[in-house]
Amino acid sequence: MQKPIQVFSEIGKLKTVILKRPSTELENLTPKIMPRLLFDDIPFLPHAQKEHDYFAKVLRNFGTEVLYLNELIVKALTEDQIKEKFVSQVITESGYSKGTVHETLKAYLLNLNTENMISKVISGIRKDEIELKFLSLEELSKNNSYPFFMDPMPNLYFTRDPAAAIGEGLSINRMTFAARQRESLIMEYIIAHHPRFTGHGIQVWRNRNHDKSIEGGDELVLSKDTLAIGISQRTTAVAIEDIARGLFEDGTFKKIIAIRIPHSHAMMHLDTVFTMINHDQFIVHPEILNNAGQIDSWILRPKKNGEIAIEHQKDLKKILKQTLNLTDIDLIPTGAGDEIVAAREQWNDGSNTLAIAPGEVVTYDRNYVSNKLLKEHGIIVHEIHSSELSRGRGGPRCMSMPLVREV
Ligand SMILES: NC(=O)NCCC[C@H](N)C(=O)O
Repeated sequence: MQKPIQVFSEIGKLKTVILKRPSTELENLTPKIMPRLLFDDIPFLPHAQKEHDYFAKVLRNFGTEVLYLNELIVKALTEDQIKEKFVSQVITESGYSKGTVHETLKAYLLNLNTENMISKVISGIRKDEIELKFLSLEELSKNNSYPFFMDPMPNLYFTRDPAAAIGEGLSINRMTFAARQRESLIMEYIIAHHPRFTGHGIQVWRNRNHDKSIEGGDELVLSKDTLAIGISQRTTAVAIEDIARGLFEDGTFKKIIAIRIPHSHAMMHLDTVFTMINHDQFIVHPEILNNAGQIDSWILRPKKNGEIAIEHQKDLKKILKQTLNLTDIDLIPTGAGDEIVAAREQWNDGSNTLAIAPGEVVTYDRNYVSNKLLKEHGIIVHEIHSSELSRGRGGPRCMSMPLVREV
């Protein structure tokens, strides 16, 4: 039987992907809560949706099966008991583990059909939507000026981050910031209860019940035995060692390149500065490398006694050649290497390409300097509209969670 998850490559023909169409959660962004919700601006929803629909169309035209996150979670919650457990847990993780608010929100959500309940959970619940009775002193004395009982989840259209398919399993991620922590709960329920996944013995390499975070934008499957993982604002070295233990024990993956990138909002994940586009071609934001093409990296390999060997290396080209057994590597600089253009285009995810086949990528049209250079390097580039989607600080790779790729 075909396994529901098969990702042994970053560039193999993309067969199945999970997307999330942006929806009313974006309309619950306000200037006050925007920074906490990790947005720099408020996208215009109808245009964001048009752009996203075009992205999905490009993938479908290519032959990729596009699954939508909302539909998957609705189907995962068909049993009343599971739906109730999910609702309780998401309310708890929104800050109300018990009491009148918990019970009132629960009754409100369970009164909706599952589709509407999920839309509500994702778009957020405003305080003025709900009437509360019998509040405790603790509840009465809480900050009343805050407009939401449950925050919106505007970052959910970046399906790459809360979970990442690796081999025939996945990591279901402990997210760094509260704004995104509930997102991986949705993936946990999909994998555990959706008929496409349940009963297939899918390995969860690392689950979300940890203190130390890891996010999918940092997890790159470079080949059938090698991963690259960013040590970043969002992914800790501890989490990388954790996941390495599980993967090495299983035996499929034998090398992990941990690459330390700047800890900043602009470069929050490895895939915002470095993505693979062909067997021997990568795009890289020049700012992460020094003049000699170096960046602090550590190669993790399993030792015979179950421990992990760690080797420090710096030369990115050399590391990639060694670990991927290649004689040469084409590192294509974002923004053609120009200091200003590179910074501008990286900010709008010029390095965040989604490979749909070796040498064929989806990118944002606004990064025209990087796109031109990619074409000059022989890459087939499908440009998608990006005026609104880019305001969430993620590009085509961030907006897609591959489930199946050809090797
Ligand atoms: N892989 C990615 O780089 N994802 C982009 C996530 C953007 C989102 N606003 C965030 O800050 O988490």
